Amino acid sequence: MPRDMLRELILPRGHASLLARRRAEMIISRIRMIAGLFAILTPLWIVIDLLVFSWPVTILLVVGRIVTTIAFGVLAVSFRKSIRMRDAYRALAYMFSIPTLFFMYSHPLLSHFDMAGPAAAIAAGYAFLPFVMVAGLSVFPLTAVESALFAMPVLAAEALVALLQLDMLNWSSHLGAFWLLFLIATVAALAGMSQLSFMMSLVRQATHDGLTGCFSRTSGEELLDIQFHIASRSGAPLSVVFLDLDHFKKINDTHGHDAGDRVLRKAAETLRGNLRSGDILLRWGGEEFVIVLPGANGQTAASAVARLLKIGLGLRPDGSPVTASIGIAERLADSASTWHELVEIADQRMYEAKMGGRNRVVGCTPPLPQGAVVNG
Ligand SMILES: Nc1nc2c(ncn2[C@@H]2O[C@H](COP(=O)(O)OP(=O)(O)OP(=O)(O)O)[C@@H](O)[C@H]2O)c(=O)[nH]1
Repeated sequence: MPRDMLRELILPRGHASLLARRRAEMIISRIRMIAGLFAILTPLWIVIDLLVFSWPVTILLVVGRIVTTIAFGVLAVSFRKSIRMRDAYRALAYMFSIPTLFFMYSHPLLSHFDMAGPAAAIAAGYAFLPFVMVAGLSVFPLTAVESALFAMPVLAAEALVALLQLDMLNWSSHLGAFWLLFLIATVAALAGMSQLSFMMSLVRQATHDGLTGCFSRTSGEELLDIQFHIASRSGAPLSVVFLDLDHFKKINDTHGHDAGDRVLRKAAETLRGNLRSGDILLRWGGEEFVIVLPGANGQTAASAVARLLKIGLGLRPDGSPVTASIGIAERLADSASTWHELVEIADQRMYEAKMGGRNRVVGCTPPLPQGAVVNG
């Protein structure tokens, strides 16, 4: 497994990424579904409580169940769909706090009364609530750290309740229960990580272009949207580079489609390998690429492009270097109010570069310092 992927399974990263968006969507929709289900199941158990427990336990449990039902119901209907992990964390915290509080209320209550027969069996069932909760973590695609953080309050509640009842049970049985809870939490975290890993590969397949491994146009547009919003909110610069390989059709026509594919793959590989980690490379279509440079002003973007072209975009089948016509646009310098506008400006400049004779860069105003032609 690549080290990057392993790191992402352990620590939550890239909250502005496409994976984070899909993950938030999935977590929130599952929480709404589970909360809805528990809003129905929790009051149904009142019938069992009424049958097996006697006054005043019954009424106290019924009150607890009604409050719990309302809390689950509110969670199921009030949480809007969201693509932000912050909202997913809030929903998870809310959902896990409901049964945790119910456990802390019901378990000490039941242990204050001597019970026998079916009542004792049902009362013992209440003690299993924390086990069910930590096992429930496996339903969500979470990293190891996230699972640990959400399991911790449940473990703390179990420890607290055990401390309050030390006179009733001995230390060893409490330690045994705690150890079992810890093991279940570990298994649930592993299940959550494997879900996350599966999700990562699905998201990767859906968001990347099969030939070049770059982000596809659709996912790239979503990333542009995210980056444009981040830059607009913080007032930071954001550059877009529109790059179109020159005379690409000739490669296909002369050497065949496979040779064209190899040239595309090589160009994408060199571009990707020489960008900074926060930069985004997407295949806009055919032989067109768009590079998104968050935080880069026009000058920085021009330097980055000059560096890339110095390294080169690979060779054509006849051994001559692959060249490209390039347009650069920057959010602030070009007063772009949407990412569509920004890409449009970069695209127009790429077209100017084509019209100017190809194999050149047209940047934002003021014009590029070292002359427009690069790698000429
Ligand atoms: N091999 C291969 N060719 C592709 C792919 N996608 C698009 N093309 C080809 O890329 C060529 C693009 O041709 P044009 O738009 O005329 O561009 P060009 O020949 O590079 O000319 P200029 O852009 O004007 O320099 C077309 O022949 C497409 O069929 C692909 O995935 N693989």
